[in-house]
Amino acid sequence: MLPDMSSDVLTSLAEQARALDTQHVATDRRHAFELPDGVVYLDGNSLGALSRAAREATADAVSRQWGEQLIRAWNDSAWWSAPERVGDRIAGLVGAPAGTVVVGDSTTVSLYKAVHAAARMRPGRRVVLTDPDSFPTDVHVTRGVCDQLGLTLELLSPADAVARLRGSDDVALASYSQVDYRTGELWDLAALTVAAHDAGALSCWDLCHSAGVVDVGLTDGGADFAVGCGYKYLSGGPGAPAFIFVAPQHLDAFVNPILGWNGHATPFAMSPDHTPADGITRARVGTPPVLGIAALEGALTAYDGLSMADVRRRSLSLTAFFVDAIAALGVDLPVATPREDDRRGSQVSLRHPDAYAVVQALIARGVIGDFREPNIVRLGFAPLYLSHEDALAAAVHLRDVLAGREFERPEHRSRAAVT
Ligand SMILES: Cc1ncc(COP(=O)(O)O)c(C=O)c1O
Ligand SMILES: Nc1c(O)cccc1C(=O)C[C@H](N)C(=O)O
Repeated sequence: MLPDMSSDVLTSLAEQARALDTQHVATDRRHAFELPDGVVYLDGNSLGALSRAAREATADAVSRQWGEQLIRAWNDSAWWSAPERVGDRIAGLVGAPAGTVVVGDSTTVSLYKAVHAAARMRPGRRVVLTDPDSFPTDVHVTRGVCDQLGLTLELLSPADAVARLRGSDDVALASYSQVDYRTGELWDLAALTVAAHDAGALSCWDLCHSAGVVDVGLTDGGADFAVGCGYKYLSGGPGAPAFIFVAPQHLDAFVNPILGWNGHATPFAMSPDHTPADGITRARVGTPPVLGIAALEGALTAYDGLSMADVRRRSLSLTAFFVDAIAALGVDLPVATPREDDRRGSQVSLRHPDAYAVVQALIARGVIGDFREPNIVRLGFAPLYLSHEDALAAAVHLRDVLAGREFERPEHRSRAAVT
């Protein structure tokens, strides 16, 4: 479904795309997903595509489990233990051991639990570091925790945080995103964690834009805490439950700031006293979102038989090829995403003064990306269901949108409520 390709440049790019798709055929899971014909979906970093397995798991959870098993499904379909079971599945994708990840709340709530618990593990230290350019919820949550605990929030980029940590003794926690949601820059989780540890501080990572596409390596990097969402690259569906990771050495000391009955050692004893459960279960709060977890569990089967190293290689190949293709096609927009493989997540962000309208014009052509303030055309490459041919098709459409100044059309300029 490539658009009109009549020049030598296009012929050569199309050959390269086919060769790269052949090279990466082992990680092609396109058949597992249901994407509409004629669409190149470059927004899996905001809402991942629907997979057949997620559809089937959801249908089964509704019709058979809920409809027929009724309340018995808590035991017979293992609804009660689903947060830990699906957590273990995600642990395998982010380089964490079984028993350290649980799913259930939103990313925002998960981050609150992680940041609050972490900050309290370093009594006497007054400072929490986070990135002013983080996704806003991260700044809001971190500020809120600091206000509640009487701590000081310092807003520093990851690079400045490393310098701030050097030789310091007042920082309790450095809380950062592994991949910048806007630019797609990949930060060095291990290096910032080492800097935090050298200063006696802890680290917490938001993996929203890295889980499922980057070889995250939580254990190898020494991360203390992490959170991430289920609805982006993991394709768990709109509002899918998020996950929280607590490193094994912190599990016993982890105090959940939201003490609920699901995090209790004996929830059905119905005791008014709170005894935290052992292990990661203490990070649970209330009744888990069973239908959302079912969809997420189904979606995660798309990773069966794949190594994250291979998925990462495919992702890097897709984004590198897209950047090369737009350059070869004469698109000269500034690329906000680093070109170095070890500094790039799974997206390509381009700057344009009319970025919103450019995105709308692309969507009208079937290339779905999104816009982020102030001037970012954000194109996410979910490696499991995108090919290099898709990347080339998107590049050609982008060239044509810009060459035909389609972004100047009035219909592409009026803002929707959700962007
Ligand atoms: C880095 C990051 N953190 C958190 C969130 C969102 O949190 P929640 O799932 O609670 O809406 C997003 C996107 O919505 C995000 O990009
Ligand atoms: N969570 C979202 C929503 O409920 C509506 C629209 C977009 C989102 C997003 O996930 C935004 C996303 N975190 C981002 O990186 O911009």
